[in-house]
Amino acid sequence: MFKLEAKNLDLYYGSKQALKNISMGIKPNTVTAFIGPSGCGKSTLLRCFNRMNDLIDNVRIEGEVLIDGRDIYHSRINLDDHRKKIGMVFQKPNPFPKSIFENVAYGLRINGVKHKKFIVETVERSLRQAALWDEVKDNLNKSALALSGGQQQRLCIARALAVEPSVVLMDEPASALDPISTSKIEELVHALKSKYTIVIVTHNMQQAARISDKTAFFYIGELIEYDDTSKIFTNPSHEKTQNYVTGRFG
Ligand SMILES: Nc1ncnc2c1ncn2[C@@H]1O[C@H](COP(=O)(O)OP(=O)(O)OP(=O)(O)O)[C@@H](O)[C@H]1O
Repeated sequence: MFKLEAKNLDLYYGSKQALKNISMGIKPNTVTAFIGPSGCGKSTLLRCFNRMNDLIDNVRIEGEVLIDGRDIYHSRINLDDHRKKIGMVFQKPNPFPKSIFENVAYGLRINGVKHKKFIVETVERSLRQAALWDEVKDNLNKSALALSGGQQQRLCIARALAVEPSVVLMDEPASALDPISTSKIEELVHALKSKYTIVIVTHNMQQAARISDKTAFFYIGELIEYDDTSKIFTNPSHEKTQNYVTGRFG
């Protein structure tokens, strides 16, 4: 079964159609890259998977979005429980103005977890998974805002992992980072896929080629091609994909 699936999905912002009849299935424990020129709908589709578009006025959605086989727009789901399954990491690191420890513990606390030992263990596990533990273990009470941009982004990943999601959505998570931090995030994505299903929006073709198993190429709201990453980058079926991955437009 697919972990995430879109079936004949259309999305409108007011009268403007941003997604056109998207159908795709994403298998568990894979990394999928969404690529395509600016404005083609990558972030919009990513946001459909955790119903973040619900927060935007005037959005209309037709078709289905399924997670673990359940339609998240039409079946009766508990939205809070659903969102717990889906971690999200944004382009700009957005730690809270709290300590490193409290940033990672945040999701547990709002879920009502009180068991101190469990919280301490979860914070350590999440920071280790996000490859940040060694850098911060002696300063857990320091403000998260004092970390570097790359460390802040790994902290945001740790924060997302602490509530044990099964899916992690990443919207250009490394685009604001230097090359060393970027390669740490890429290594991390690779390591995390044994436990999570990861979808990553990226403008960086080399990054998509390096870290993803599958790549989806979008163009003006349409899914043009979705296939193994090696095929998309070496022998795509569509001319538009070929032009985009070789840098001829975009
Ligand atoms: N909140 C919104 N209200 C109205 N239109 C929007 C909104 N968000 C996105 N759009 C429009 O929907 C289309 C798809 O936008 P989206 O951000 O999903 O594209 P994208 O491929 O992620 O772009 P980028 O690579 O620049 O981030 C664009 O035409 C955009 O202007």
